[in-house]
Amino acid sequence: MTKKPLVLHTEPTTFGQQLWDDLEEIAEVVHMPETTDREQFIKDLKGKYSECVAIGRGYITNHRVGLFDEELISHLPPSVAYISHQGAGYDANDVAALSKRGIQLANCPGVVSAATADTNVFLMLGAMRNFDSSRRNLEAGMWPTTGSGAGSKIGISPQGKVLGILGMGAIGREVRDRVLPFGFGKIIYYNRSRLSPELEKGCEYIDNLDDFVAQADVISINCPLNKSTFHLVDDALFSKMKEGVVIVNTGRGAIIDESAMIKHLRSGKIRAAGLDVFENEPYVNTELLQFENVLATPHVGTSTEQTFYDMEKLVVDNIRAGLTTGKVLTLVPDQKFEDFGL
Ligand SMILES: O=CC(=O)O
Repeated sequence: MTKKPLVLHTEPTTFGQQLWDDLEEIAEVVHMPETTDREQFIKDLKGKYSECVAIGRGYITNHRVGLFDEELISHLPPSVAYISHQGAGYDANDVAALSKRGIQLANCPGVVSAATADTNVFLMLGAMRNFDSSRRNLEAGMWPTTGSGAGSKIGISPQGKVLGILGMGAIGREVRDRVLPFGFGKIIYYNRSRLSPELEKGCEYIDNLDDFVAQADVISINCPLNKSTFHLVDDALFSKMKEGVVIVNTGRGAIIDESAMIKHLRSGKIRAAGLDVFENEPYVNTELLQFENVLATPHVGTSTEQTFYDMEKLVVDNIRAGLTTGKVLTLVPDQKFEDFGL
């Protein structure tokens, strides 16, 4: 009997245990112990994982063994052909280093969009209305002495305001669809390229980032993190924004230069922020969390049972497709099947 290919799952299994069990029909699946750290992982890649063909990994893997950067990729055994990443954002993997090794990288586009957009809208309204500050003041027992809203600053309504969506991919468009009934005066977007009129749905494309930020009352960050978006929102760009701008980020923390954001929160230029992602997760600058006008959540954009299951399913489907056809289903956009002679 020929040996089944070894598949390594480095992420905790959440709702998809059956999917991994079913994969055992065609593969030997090994779930990495949660106590494995980077040093142990590198040892195991040379030992018990040395014939591994595919790896299912994700965000929690970063906390366990760190990024799949050039150094870690150099330790992957030659047998590795597929990495299936659990998440739409795949910035934790060095795509160039994987491509050089001929390793296909798949991500989870689409299945995360609804849950992330829901989170984004929650943060947008919460920041515009200072809901976290009201909650903090309520818990501090301030209501009886401070009156309306337990003393928190009165918020702003969407009506008549300009919403700017930075990155009008699948998540940005789902955010747009959810807020259309809220009555923003105008929705503008900045993107790598202009969308077709059907996808644009009446939103206005601004092709210059400085002009885009100068017009927006609320800026929603929905682009991926990569070399060209790292610190895209920096001190200089904050300076070009409107006084009292509201910032929402469910993309990646490092798209914003966090120390610049703190400076502009301190000065009051930023009226409020709704943040699900941070530059050095899982560590968050404590000053950022102390601002009562910052509504923060710990990267829970995709955290629903359904979305976690759907992501795990796509991770397994990508591995299954790789093992049976030689081609993952959702290869990341910066790798092309042609690059692999497929
Ligand atoms: O952060 C979540 C994702 O990348 O899907």
